[in-house]
Amino acid sequence: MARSGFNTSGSDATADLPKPKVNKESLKRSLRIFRYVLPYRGKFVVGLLMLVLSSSTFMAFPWLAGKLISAANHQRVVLPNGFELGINGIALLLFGIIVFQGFFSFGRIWFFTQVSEFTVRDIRQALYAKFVQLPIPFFEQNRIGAITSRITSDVAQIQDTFSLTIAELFRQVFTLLIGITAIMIVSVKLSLFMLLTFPPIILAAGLFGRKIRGLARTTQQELANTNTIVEETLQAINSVKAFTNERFETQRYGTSLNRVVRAALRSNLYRGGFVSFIIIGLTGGIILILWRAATLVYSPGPDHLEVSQLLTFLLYTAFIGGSIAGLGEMYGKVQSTLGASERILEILDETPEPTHIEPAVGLVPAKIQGDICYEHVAFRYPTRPDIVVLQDIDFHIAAGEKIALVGPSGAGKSTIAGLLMQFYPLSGGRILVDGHDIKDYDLTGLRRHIGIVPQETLLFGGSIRENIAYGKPDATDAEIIEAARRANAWQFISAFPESLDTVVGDRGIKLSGGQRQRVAIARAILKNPAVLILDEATSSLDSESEKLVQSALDELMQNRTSLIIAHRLSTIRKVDKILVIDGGRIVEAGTHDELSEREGGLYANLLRLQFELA
Ligand SMILES: Nc1ncnc2c1ncn2[C@@H]1O[C@H](COP(=O)(O)OP(=O)(O)OP(=O)(O)O)[C@@H](O)[C@H]1O
Repeated sequence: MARSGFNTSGSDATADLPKPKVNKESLKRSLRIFRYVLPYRGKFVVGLLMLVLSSSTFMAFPWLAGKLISAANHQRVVLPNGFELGINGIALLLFGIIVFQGFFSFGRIWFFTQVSEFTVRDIRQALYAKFVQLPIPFFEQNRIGAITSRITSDVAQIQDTFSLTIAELFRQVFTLLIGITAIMIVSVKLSLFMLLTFPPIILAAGLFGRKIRGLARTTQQELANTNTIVEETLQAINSVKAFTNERFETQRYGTSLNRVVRAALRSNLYRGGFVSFIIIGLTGGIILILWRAATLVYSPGPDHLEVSQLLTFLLYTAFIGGSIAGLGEMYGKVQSTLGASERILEILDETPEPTHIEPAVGLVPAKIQGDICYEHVAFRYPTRPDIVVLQDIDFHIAAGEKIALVGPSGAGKSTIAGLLMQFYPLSGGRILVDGHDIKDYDLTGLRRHIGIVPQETLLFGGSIRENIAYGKPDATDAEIIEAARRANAWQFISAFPESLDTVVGDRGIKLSGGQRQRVAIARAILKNPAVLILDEATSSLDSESEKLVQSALDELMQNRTSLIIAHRLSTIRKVDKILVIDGGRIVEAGTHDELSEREGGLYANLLRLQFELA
């Protein structure tokens, strides 16, 4: 059945959820999510008990209300245990029942919400732990937005299920069964007549519901398109203005909005139709039942109905109608839940990288020397298996040596360095660290000894202290300050009124590029790795800042094996060896002096080009 409310152009977090068919297979698959409820099964059972009690007490209400009318008509009301009740007694009993029902409902909500809160916390925790352990290719194949919605809206959907849907489903089915039994006891004839009016109404409601849902989805899609325009243009507002496209974009947004309105109106046309159908069909059905009931009350004989019985019958009928409508809505919810749990389980079933495995698998070096050897390494990115990115990369760096990778953009320099961290599996060849294949090391054990200072330093949103200590979470203040000093960062940090506690803003935007880099260098100094990967910043810093960053880097590189991805050749004159990469191959190798004198060599050309540009 359609949702209540007519605003179909509002946003709906569950709109993009897949809606699998509710069948044995999908239920079996999704029910695995219930393993997260197991630790709280005690609370769940108590909640269920409360639910049974609150539903049962509620179902006694119509029966007692009928008895009240009987008593009003001077008929004797005797309880099954032989106890006779008058009007006041019945009214008191009704009150008592409602009080009990209130109490049990409270208990049901209290226990079920506890179960759902704890369960959802555990699912989120498990999802997050899985996310951070998934290999990098997973993040290249999936959009970050889609991944985060697993942990937000999909889990929220599950939360609804544990706190409300299960209880509601149970209550509706219970009400339906008890209700139908009760009306059958009151009058089989009238019950059969009433039940016959249901199928056509349910069928029509189902058809309408499906059509309306389809149209609502179209509206959601159109609305999402308008949001894309807003996001895209506001993120690139400089380009919009530079190309003087303000009017064009406004018109584009307007056109898109009109499509939303058209879709929403069409959907509401069906909603309107549905509401009138419900009014006419449902009320018509009620009139029919009332007419039939009136004839039974009127006529004497075996089918004769007392007014009190009629009241009981009508109240139970109202409950039955309510639960059928409720079950229709439930179906959609169950579908969304199945969709959400399938998507969550999909992630939980993914194979993680073997990080943080206790006991560790493979070599766990307390210290590594930093002797690195790439042997005929070949590589393709898993997301682009048909493009060969690296071929026959073969070189050796002795412990403590510094080598630079240079070459045109897209040549494969960052890829070569990234492979050392085992972000991706190799397509051929092998990489040795201290004589052992990196595949033989425990992943966490190896990565602990490698430091990276990336091209674009993105800091985390906390304080400078937290950002530096990311390299060694248990570092003391003295160690942090020492690292900051050696990274030429202490000067500017101590000038901030809040010093190390200065909050750097989302992704570190409150710091300048050069400051961010020096914080990243301090972080790497604190981590104290044996091997260092430096991805030199391409965005030029002013010469003062560059000097500070460069001397911080020199400090960082001391006594460490360093792999420098260089863009400015002026910074790598002192390295032990330069590898010139082009098209995924090493095309030249040697010292700066050797390569710069090589007639027609790529390095000599690049050097000349940069010199001329300078
Ligand atoms: N995550 C990725 N998935 C698929 N292909 C990638 C990925 N990263 C890089 N590539 C491709 O691999 C090739 C090498 O890229 P890489 O970043 O290693 O080059 P680079 O020499 O470091 O370039 P730059 O100097 O511009 O940083 C490029 O063609 C690039 O398009």
